[in-house]
Amino acid sequence: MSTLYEKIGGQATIEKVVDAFHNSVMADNNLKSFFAKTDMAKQRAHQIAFFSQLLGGPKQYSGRPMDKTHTGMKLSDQHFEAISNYLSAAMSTSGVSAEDTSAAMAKVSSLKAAILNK
Ligand code: HEM
Repeated sequence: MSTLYEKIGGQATIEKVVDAFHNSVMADNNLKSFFAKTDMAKQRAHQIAFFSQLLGGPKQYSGRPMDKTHTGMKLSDQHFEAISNYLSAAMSTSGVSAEDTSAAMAKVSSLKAAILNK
C-alpha cells in the first residue's frame, strides 16, 4: 500500500509545499515575528524532513519534538489555525488533491495539543 508521502509525489512535492507555506507565513504580520530569530534555511530543512516523516516517508527528522520546540511561544488556537490554513492552502497550490490534503491535515491536527503545550 502506498503511503500518503508517495501518493502526493514525495520529496519534490513536500519541498514545494514548505516553500509556499513559508512564503505565506513570512508575509503575515501576525506570524512572521515568531520567526525573527529563526534560521530559515535550517527551518526549511527541518520542516521538509518533519512533514515527509509525518506522511509516511523516510524517517529523517532530526529536530526537536513538537512540545519542546514550541514551549514558551504562548501559542493560541488562532495561531495554530492560521498556520494550519496556510499549510493546507500550500498543499492545494502545490497540486495535492483535496482528499490527500485533508488526510495530511488530520495528521497535523493530531499534533495540536503537543504544539500548544496543552
Ligand atoms: C501547525 C502545526 C505546526 C507544525 C507541524 C510545526 C512544526 C515545526 C517544526 C518541525 C519545527 C522545527 C523544529 C526544530 O528545528 O527543531 C518548528 C519550529 C518552529 N515553529 Fe512550528 N509547527 C507548527 C505550528 C506552529 C505555530 C502555530 C507557530 C507560531 C505561530 C510555530 C512557530 C515555530 C517557530 C518560531 C519555530 C522555530 C523555533 C526556532 O527558531 O528554534 N509553529 N515547527
